[in-house]
Amino acid sequence: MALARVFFRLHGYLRPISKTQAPLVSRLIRTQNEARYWQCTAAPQSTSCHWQLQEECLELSYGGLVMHFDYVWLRDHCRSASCYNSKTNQRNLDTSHVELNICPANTRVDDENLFLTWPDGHVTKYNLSWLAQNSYEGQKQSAMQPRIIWNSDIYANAKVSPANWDKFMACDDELKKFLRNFLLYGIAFVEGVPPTVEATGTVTQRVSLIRETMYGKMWNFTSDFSRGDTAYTKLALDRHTDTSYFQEPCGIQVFHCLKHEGTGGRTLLVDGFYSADQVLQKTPDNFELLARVPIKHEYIENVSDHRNHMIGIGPVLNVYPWNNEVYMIRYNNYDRAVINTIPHDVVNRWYVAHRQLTTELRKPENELWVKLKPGKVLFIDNWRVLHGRESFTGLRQLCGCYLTRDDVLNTARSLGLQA
Ligand SMILES: C[N+](C)(C)CCCC[C@H](N)C(=O)O
Ligand SMILES: O=C(O)CCC(=O)C(=O)O
Ligand SMILES: [Fe+2]
Repeated sequence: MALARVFFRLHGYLRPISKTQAPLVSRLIRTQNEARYWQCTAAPQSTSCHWQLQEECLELSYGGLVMHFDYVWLRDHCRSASCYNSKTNQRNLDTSHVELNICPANTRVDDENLFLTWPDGHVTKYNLSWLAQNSYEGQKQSAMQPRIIWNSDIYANAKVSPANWDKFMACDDELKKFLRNFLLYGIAFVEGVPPTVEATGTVTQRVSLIRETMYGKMWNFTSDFSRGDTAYTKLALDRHTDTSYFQEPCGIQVFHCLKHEGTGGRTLLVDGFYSADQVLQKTPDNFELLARVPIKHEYIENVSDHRNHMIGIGPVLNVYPWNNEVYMIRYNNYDRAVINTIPHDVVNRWYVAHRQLTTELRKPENELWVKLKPGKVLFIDNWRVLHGRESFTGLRQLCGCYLTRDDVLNTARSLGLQA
């Protein structure tokens, strides 16, 4: 709501609170303020459960959490064998058959479960801790992705050790440790990798599927301007995220420097979430602008037979609306396109917000500089950590690829990590 309010104040052209949402808001406020009595108490101790049927929802207090469940939601999520196939983990119930004004005919709670009998006699049983885990109130309190946001000191003090190629390839525990670090910090290293494109492909495929793009699957590039982009030069590149011009920017970027005979060329890494958090702490209105205002990024290539035109639209900061957690930063001043999605007065405020984020991102204390060497493979969360490079001399060959984010997270989850 705060987001919506601020934006509305800035300019009325986006109407984030629709008329149909308004009654929902007042309904929540009403139930929060209502004097109420607890209808029932099940177990004693701290895990005790209180519940109450309200006009529009079931209120449940369990494990220190007060939760509200809509009645259609409670019918829709029934895990009985006829409503849900637990072999495929898919819903059988046709939700369109649920009466939108449904209410349970009978409700009871024992030590562990909530039982609801519906008007047609169907019984739904919910485990109380399942409800707590799956409630809006529970979700709102917890981070989707636990992480440690860092500046260079925090990262250095964490002394994160790199994975080792042999162990990484052979042992799931090493892979798990690597992915845990990757999820926490948004960067992770594997060392001792043979300095070839093939081995780089092998190491990445231990983690995920490769995301093929117009640059190919595995790329191996040097400063030959073979493509129409500054990356293919010897110039310095300021911090940025890649493929900001995709509707879904690539989730992960892998770099392996196979050769460098020359000077410079260090890699710069900056945790975008740390800077976004600084903006949020210092100037919430600026954070909200960066999270609300959609802008375009564009890649137009017209070099030899490479013809590409990509457009990606979205805000600089992508946040989950229920808890304001940033899940993706799209920041690339080189590839940012003409702004024609916002009126001039909002543009002006947006530039102020963008400047503040840039100032945070450019603070030397937020910069981590590393010299990539043959054997050392770097994985970067391209939705979080910005990369850049120092200008360089001599022959420098960098290979790598992009990974599909879904598959990286899938591997992490299959190893028991929260992702
Ligand atoms: C990594 N690789 C050299 C293949 C591509 C570089 C893409 C560069 C582009 N300006 C961007 O930031 O997305
Ligand atoms: O040359 C480098 O170190 C990185 C260049 C770059 O930003 C990229 O390839 O995405
Ligand atoms: Fe890049």
